[in-house]
Amino acid sequence: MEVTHVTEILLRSDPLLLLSSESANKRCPLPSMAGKGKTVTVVMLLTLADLAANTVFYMNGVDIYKFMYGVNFFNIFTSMFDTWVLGVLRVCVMFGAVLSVPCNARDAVPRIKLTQSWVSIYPAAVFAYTSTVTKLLLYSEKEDNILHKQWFWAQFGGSLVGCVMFYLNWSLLTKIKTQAHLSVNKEEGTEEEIKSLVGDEPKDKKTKRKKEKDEDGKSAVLKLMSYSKPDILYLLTATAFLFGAAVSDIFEPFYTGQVIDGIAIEKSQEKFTRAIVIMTLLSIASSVCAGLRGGLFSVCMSRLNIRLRNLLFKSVTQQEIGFFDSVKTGDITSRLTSDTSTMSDMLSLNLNVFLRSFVRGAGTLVFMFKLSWQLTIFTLVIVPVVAGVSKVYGKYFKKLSKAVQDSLAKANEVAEEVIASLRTVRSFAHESGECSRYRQMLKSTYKLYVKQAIAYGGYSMTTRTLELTMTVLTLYYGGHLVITDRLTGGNLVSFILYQAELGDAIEAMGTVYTGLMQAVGASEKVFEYIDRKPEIQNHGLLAPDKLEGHIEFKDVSFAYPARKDIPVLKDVSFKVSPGEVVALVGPSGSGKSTCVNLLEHFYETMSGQVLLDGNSIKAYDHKFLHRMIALVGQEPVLFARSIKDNISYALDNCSLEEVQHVARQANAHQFITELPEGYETEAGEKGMQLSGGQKQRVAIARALIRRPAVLLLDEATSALDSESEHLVQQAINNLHGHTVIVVAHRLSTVEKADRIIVIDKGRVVEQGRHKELMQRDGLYAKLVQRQLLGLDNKEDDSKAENDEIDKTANSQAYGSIKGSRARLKSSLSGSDSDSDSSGSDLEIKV
Ligand SMILES: Nc1ncnc2c1ncn2[C@@H]1O[C@H](COP(=O)(O)OP(=O)(O)OP(=O)(O)O)[C@@H](O)[C@H]1O
Repeated sequence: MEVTHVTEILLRSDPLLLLSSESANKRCPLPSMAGKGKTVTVVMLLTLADLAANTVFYMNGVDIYKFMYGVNFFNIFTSMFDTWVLGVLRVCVMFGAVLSVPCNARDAVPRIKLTQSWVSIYPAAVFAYTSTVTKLLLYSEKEDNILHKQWFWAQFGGSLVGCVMFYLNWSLLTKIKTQAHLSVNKEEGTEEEIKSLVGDEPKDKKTKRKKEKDEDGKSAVLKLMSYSKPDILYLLTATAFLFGAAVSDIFEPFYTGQVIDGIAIEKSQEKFTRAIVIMTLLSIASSVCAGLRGGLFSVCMSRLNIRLRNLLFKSVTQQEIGFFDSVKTGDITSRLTSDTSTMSDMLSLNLNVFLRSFVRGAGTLVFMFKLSWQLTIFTLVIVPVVAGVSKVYGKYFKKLSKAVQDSLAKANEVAEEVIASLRTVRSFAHESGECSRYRQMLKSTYKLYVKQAIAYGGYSMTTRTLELTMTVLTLYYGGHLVITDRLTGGNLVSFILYQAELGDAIEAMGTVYTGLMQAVGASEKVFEYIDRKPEIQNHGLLAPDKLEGHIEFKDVSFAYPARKDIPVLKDVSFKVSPGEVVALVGPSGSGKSTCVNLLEHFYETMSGQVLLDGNSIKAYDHKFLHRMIALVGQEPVLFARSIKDNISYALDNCSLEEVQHVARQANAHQFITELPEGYETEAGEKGMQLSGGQKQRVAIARALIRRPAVLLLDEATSALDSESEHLVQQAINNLHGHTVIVVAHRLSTVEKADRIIVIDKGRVVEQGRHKELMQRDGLYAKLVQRQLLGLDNKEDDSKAENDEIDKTANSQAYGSIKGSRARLKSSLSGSDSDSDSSGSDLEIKV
């Protein structure tokens, strides 16, 4: 099999794998072997160096007598033979691993990787470290002048380095995996082999993804921090107070020890009074600094929160309409409310905690070393254990946090949908059903919360147990040091207080990691939305002084982004002259509103162009375009503000006279003045406090006030009664100089249009005046007949195969229509009479 083919298969399965192979060498089969050989050689040499150093240090150079002495007269307090044996064991294990790679890379590397998990190699490395440190303490028991024992320190230091090297070398061996598999692929080369390898390695992929996620986590924290840049002054001041408080705190245990020594050992009034005065002053300083620190960090937190919300909201409002077709409102609001808060709270809190703990931890360590180096080293044995527990817990907690956020977002979506459509829910009496749906959602969130609580409980329990064990052991060893006159009683008390302090600091730093991971979990979607570039950019600059209102659809084909494979418009072409009133008619779902959406530049065509005065709609300035093209939609949305503000929405300095003028034109003035507060009446959320017809009239006034060159009315008068519609219709007809495109089902709206364009299944099938189209007896005539006969309530998408049956049925039924419909019939049969069509409010639908 050709290498290129192999590479192609790999690319399909995992592009990262390919990238690493490509960057390693441009598709050459050898380098993977070379890479493996290099790693093996490096690890081997380092291991040999560890063995050599350990042996040389143990023998104090090349003194074989020393070696034999250590073996023959072994004493755990004076001989370093056991440290040498531990070193040899370490080297043997590493040799075993490294030699297995060239022999059987395919099986060995995954096994090495398996043991790298926290349950095996990390504890082994920790054990090696602990035993080395313990040896130091044991050795110091019998050797008074330990500081001058160079060979001892060399072997001790070498062993510590050896422990770290052991862990790093093991990790290095696991890196061979990718290269080894690539080399196997290229050498053996069958597609099956490759497939089986790729299929066999979900863990490999998982690890890779995990690694990427960890890196993402780090960059997310850095990114989150970069959003705090404008608050740098606040942060620096807060940090200065933090240092003040932490440093004051550090001295407290020391002076406590001094007080005890003054009272119990030296019995000196002066000494303990002095210590108490200093302690009091330090406590005051610490309290003041801590208060200021807390206040300033809270300010930073709020500022970051507001900044994130603003950025997210701005980015969301700039997204293309297609984005909102696929992303649920609840999801966005959840990001905007809870996630941004989590991010800012967690970042400020954790930054605060981390800095405080770090300063206190570092200062505490200095004091601890000063009081007793033996006890300090004894204490540090526990650090890697706590670090391991924190890491495991942090990873798990991060996963849980993300799941909790997602689960909450889902529950919010349900709540939001139900609250927004409560009327519909009530009309179906499905309140209890929706409540149980919400309850179910919260149930799964609760389960995750419980998991989080258990994880937290387990973590607290483990660290607390470790801490208590440490205190008991320290007391035992410290007591031994006091008895052997190597420590005073007061210093032991101080040391124990410092030890508790250090434990707190380390624990706090451990929670910082998990807290930050929580912020990272919350930030993923927030950053995704903030960074998202809208697919439709409004970069147009065209804003001519005069717009004629000439519209042209030129071979327009379109599919919605949410359903890219279902074409909605197919080669649609038509022109609308300035001042013309054109009606778009057609069966439901034929694509009428889609034409309006394209004219509004809500979506972009897949092919063809939508032109306004000969220029592509994309070329126009966003604000100019939407001032010149006004849309009144099927379900106009009003904002929760006064009717006057709704009509003058997005316009500055609009006088009440202008508002009233357009309200009169839209036949809305009368009902508005009858409202208790007239034009100042609140419309309610989404205009809920107005009827459907009233909302439509306010929306029409809102469109008219802009004096648009093009007015788009998409079922804009569907909720009006016949009389109101007639009046609004007249107002629209009286608008001179505006191009009007009407999407309507009602005859009264359609028949007086200058031209009717009939759209069926995304294609223009007919156009002309009402009379011409009726005479042509095409789709339009059929639609009219069906409307007249009241068949429009039947299935919208009756198919062509039913046309014949329809024709017969229609003609029979048509004949039987008498009386009240007779007037309408004469109007429909083509007469151009100016008959009052307000009564013809039947819908044209197939
Ligand atoms: N946002 C959307 N995402 C995906 N598909 C959509 C979207 N909006 C509409 N459609 C689909 O596009 C087709 C045309 O819809 P359109 O709203 O243009 O029809 P219409 O002729 O205005 O119908 P009606 O008279 O019922 O309002 C329909 O099949 C509809 O399901």
